[in-house]
Amino acid sequence: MTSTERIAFLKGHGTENDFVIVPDPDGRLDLSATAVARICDRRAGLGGDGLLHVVRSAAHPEVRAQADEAEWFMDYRNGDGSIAEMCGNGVRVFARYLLHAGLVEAGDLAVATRAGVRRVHVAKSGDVTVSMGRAALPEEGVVVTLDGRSWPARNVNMGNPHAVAFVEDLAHAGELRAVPPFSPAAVYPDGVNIEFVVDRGPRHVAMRVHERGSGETRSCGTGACAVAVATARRDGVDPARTGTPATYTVDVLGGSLSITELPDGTVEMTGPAEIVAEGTFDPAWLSAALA
Ligand SMILES: N[C@@H](CCC[C@H](N)C(=O)O)C(=O)O
Repeated sequence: MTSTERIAFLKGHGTENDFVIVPDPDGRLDLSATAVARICDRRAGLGGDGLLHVVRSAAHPEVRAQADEAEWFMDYRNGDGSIAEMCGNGVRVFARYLLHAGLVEAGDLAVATRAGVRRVHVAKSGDVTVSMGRAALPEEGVVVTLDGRSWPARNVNMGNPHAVAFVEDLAHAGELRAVPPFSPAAVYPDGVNIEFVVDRGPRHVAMRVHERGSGETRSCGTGACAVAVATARRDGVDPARTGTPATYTVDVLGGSLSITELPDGTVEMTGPAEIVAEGTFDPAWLSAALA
């Protein structure tokens, strides 16, 4: 880009997990980790837990193979600029953006992600539903330690890594933005998202999350899916064995998500997705951020 070119952005959120959306259909922008961190900075930038770079799959080397199935690629970045495989709240907001921009029709669509193609149902208004794929539950014993307390945790992979710890009180999750909880590097060489979970009622839990690359956020969609599946197994519920879908409500600080595990093992997530603003970057500021 030149230092006079106007580049558009939008701001959106899903259960208060907030994102800067940067449409770049032809993949012209070179979004380094530093540039993303500057854009997501809540004081000196636009501010966001992460960034949704909107690129045509055919224009991005990482997902060209998905282009026949999914026209659009959600190139997701964490707030610190690191790359993640998948973002559950992000993919709902991404679909809401595509509809808002007239790039897709309401109904069913496919979105390319680093974790594979995700199928999304987006209506003109209201909640968005995503088929999040299958959860993998490796058997490694994981322990989460914080402020002198430790909890055994369940290792769940939803395309990205999670450690789900059942705690006595969500306050035990402490000041997560300040002190990242310990996680064993041997199990999670690329870092991990950590969910702290308490029971709220039958098939109803609440969580707080410390996200890899973003700190504590008010919601995490892949995290809510990991929590629902880990809670189901703890409860002795496995739809693959009973043939009956299991739905859990997962409360997050920014709202509530409905998660259903189907007998074929796939996990569906339903929740809100909103676009709240749109504008353009100051060309000189963006040019400096990208430099
Ligand atoms: N907030 C997201 C997850 C974003 C990626 C995560 N921080 C990671 O590094 O894996 C969600 O809604 O799933």
